[in-house]
Amino acid sequence: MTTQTKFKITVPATSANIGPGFDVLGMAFSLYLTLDCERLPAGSALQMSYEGEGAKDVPLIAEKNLITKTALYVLSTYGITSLPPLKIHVTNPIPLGRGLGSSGSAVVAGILLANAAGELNMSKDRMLDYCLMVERHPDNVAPALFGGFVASFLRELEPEELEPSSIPRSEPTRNGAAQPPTPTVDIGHYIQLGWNQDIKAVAIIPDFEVATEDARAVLPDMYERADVIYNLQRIAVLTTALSRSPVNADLIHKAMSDKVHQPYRKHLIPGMSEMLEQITPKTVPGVVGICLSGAGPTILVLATENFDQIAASVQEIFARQPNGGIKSMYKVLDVVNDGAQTVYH
Ligand SMILES: Nc1ncnc2c1ncn2[C@@H]1O[C@H](COP(=O)(O)OP(=O)(O)O)[C@@H](O)[C@H]1O
Ligand SMILES: N[C@@H](CCOP(=O)(O)O)C(=O)O
Repeated sequence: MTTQTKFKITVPATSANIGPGFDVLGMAFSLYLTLDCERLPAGSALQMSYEGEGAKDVPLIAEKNLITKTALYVLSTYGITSLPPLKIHVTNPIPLGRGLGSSGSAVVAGILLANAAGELNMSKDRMLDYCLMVERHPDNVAPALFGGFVASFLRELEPEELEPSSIPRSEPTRNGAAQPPTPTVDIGHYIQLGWNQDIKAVAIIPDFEVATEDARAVLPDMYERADVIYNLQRIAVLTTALSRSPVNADLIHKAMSDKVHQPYRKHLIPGMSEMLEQITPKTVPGVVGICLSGAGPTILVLATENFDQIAASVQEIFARQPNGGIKSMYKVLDVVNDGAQTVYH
């Protein structure tokens, strides 16, 4: 087999949870992290450059950057101790720490990078196992890998599978060196759900970050049975309702209500409670449903029309928050069926 000199890796952004589907549901968006890669002659040093979101802060040292350290972890489990000589240019339009799956996309990109650079010939199902060693919740990485609107779960992992400090966590990495663990197979399970393409995603992205780790730390360890049932009932209805035509906005809006994560995170996102209460299919034409995107702080509105006005109604609530208000921007995105890809040329 001839080794191709250049390859491009493309990974979509994602939104996870979609209301009641905490750590279960996620969708891939028409917004892509890309890595333009070129093999360099043997003995060359890694050359990494980066443009876009996070350009000022993201480290470009192989052992520190989430993309390359994930790639190094995967390669190490194949007995390869360093990245082959490569020039990598990262273009990232996914805002960091905003609930649009930037870390999940970076982890997926790292696994595809290892696969291409090391010629590992991994299947996507196997890649999902690796993703789940790094990012323990599947709802961003599964749609980023496979595309579309996805439900997923992972096998319960044994404590010893979770502990090794050599697994790069997308959330702050612990120090120490241990034998890199090769994931056991079949950790992750997923299914692509139907999606009515009339429904677009309006992502209203405020001008501050909430680290996923911090937004998970505010959640309780135990839940009331009534709250669990509340979410289970809605998630079952929601997954089918989002595939049906014509769009039943009233049903979807009600089914996107959640009692498992959003109520505990509302103090992290000023104005969120008001948005969830006031922006409905009845008050703003075109609205289908509204929720926190991932762990926030982005607000996700599913909509069929009137996207600019919908975004403006969310932005207006952010703008009148105390202490000078919160600036925000918005993106109107499609849910895309193609997940992460490597194209060789
Ligand atoms: N393209 C990238 N390259 C390197 N690191 C990244 C990239 N995207 C995200 N990260 C890392 O992930 C962190 C954000 O992850 P997280 O708090 O889970 O937020 P998000 O909701 O955006 O996934 C960033 O602070 C950074 O450390
Ligand atoms: N289910 C997770 C999803 C986190 O998504 P992100 O895009 O904010 O990283 C959670 O809600 O914690």
